[in-house]
Amino acid sequence: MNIEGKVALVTGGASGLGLAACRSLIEKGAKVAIFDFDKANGEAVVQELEEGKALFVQVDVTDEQNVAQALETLYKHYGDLHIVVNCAGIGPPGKVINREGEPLPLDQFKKIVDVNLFGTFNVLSKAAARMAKQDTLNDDGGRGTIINVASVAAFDGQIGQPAYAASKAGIVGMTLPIAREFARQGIRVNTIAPGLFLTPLAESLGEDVINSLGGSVEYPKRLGNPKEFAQLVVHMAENDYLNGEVIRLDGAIRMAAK
Ligand SMILES: C[C@H](O)CC(=O)SCCNC(=O)CCNC(=O)[C@H](O)C(C)(C)COP(=O)(O)OP(=O)(O)OC[C@H]1O[C@@H](n2cnc3c(N)ncnc32)[C@H](O)[C@@H]1OP(=O)(O)O
Ligand SMILES: NC(=O)c1ccc[n+]([C@@H]2O[C@H](COP(=O)([O-])OP(=O)(O)OC[C@H]3O[C@@H](n4cnc5c(N)ncnc54)[C@H](O)[C@@H]3O)[C@@H](O)[C@H]2O)c1
Repeated sequence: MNIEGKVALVTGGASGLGLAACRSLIEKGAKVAIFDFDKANGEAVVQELEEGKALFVQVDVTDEQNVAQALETLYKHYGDLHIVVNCAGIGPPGKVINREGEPLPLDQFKKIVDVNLFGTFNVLSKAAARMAKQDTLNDDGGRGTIINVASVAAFDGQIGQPAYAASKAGIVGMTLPIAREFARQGIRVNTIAPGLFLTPLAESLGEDVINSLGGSVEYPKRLGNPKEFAQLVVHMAENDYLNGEVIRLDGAIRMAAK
């Protein structure tokens, strides 16, 4: 897909990886709609991006009505939607049994799965239902593309990541069946599984975790730059033959147990 002139929806676009994706998509000629919970950051970011190229809508990705209304706002503002990037996510750690011997409260587990997995499904299902009715864009019958964000924790989650790893493994697991279903509609579905990138979410893990993980990246021996994540978002949007795939973007890190 030629990104020039297309419309992209980026959840979690007010910060970190989502914001980097917005910047790169705009550089390639797209207009973006940022769906994010964080109003202050979202509004500030839109001021900073190219005028007329970015729209902020305050959205909780876990809320069905909220997402449906936000999509209506997007369609009124821009018309058809072609690229969806599901970046909204949270990651507070918590072991199954803590130091005091108490089990992780179920609500804490549910909250992470709710935002990361159910939120991704909520946005992609509603956006794709509309995309499926749009005109085709090329000879393959392509209409659009969906890019989800999992994590290397989907494959090698550390101690303290049961909920986060489960939520991201859910995203990995639903990628192929949804890509297969959307073949008829000409909507490609792919997932990026990032290693550790320097963003506010990563910073919240604390210095010890960051240093230990940074040291276990094979090459290049450093944390990822959000721009490198955005490069893959752009490639996934542009390459019409890439479909149903999960790509690790991680400097060959394989995370240890702790
Ligand atoms: C963000 C992107 O998507 C990419 C990523 O995924 S980046 C990876 C991010 N990784 C993380 O976030 C790691 C998450 N985990 C943690 O931060 C920590 O495990 C935690 C904060 C949840 C818990 O920390 P803490 O309470 O200090 O427990 P922890 O350090 O595991 O254990 C302390 C000691 O208790 C003991 N212990 C822990 N759990 C135990 C258990 N269930 N039974 C017996 N002993 C236990 C251990 O022996 C350990 O001793 P050690 O230091 O000698 O090994
Ligand atoms: N940074 C990393 O190292 C890393 C690694 C692997 C995967 N990821 C994943 O990448 C995605 C982006 O992470 P990041 O590091 O940019 O984090 P970040 O905290 O910088 O940005 C996440 C954004 O999502 C928004 N958000 C959170 N809950 C929301 C909700 N319910 N509704 C709408 N918006 C919501 C936040 O307001 C924030 O702006 C997440 O899904 C994360 O799990 C990050």
